[in-house]
Amino acid sequence: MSATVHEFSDGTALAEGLADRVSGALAEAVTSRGRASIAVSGGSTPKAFFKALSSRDIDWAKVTITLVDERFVRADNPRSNHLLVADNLLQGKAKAAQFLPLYRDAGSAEAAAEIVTADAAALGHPFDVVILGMGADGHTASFFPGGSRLAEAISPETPRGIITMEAEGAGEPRLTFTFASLQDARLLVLHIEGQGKKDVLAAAEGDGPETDMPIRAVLRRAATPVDIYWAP
Ligand SMILES: O=C1O[C@H](COP(=O)(O)O)[C@@H](O)[C@H](O)[C@H]1O
Repeated sequence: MSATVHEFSDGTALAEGLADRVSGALAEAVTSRGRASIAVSGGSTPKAFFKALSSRDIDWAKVTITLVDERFVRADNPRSNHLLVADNLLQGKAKAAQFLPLYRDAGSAEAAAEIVTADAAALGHPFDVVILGMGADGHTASFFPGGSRLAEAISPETPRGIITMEAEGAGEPRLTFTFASLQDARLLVLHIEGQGKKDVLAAAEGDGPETDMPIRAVLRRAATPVDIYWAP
């Protein structure tokens, strides 16, 4: 396991520090390759970071933002990660960015996954930046313990792209990028806050199957060393 931990005094300081790091990585990608890509997580943690990032002065028109994972719900559903990003990140200077949604009105989550896999391939790979979160159960992206396609999602044999996932703790069916799509990002961040999640991370760093705490797949096998951003 190879990870660097960045600790901050509070969530505001973390949001600013992470926004500096991520905007630097995106600006560098635009300079080197003419475009940049970032996949972000949903949930309750990233809101302040999204707001801080949206104010950074970079060439947002050359940046594509997508989601690490999404619920199979329309973008006007309060539980939609797309809605969270629209309200908090695709604002201010970042309004000029392109957004690649995972949800599609395609009749089924499987059909949507197929369409988005094709669309995401056009972004090229690896992602310039991936921001992961982690749930109290040790899930990351939609790699849920007990998930219907967990083994497939975290297998190094499963190609890049989007697959569907259903799990007891997940609510709606999910769409998630596979482990292969996320693990070699040029900048790979795990953003967690609170003592509870620090304790979950400590447990994940211990022995045990990846299927019990799927964040272990990232901590143990990601090609890019993980930068862990934490605040109390
Ligand atoms: O279900 C999800 O939860 C995790 C963590 O969310 P949080 O509310 O505990 O911050 C998130 O990383 C993932 O993208 C989301 O779909």
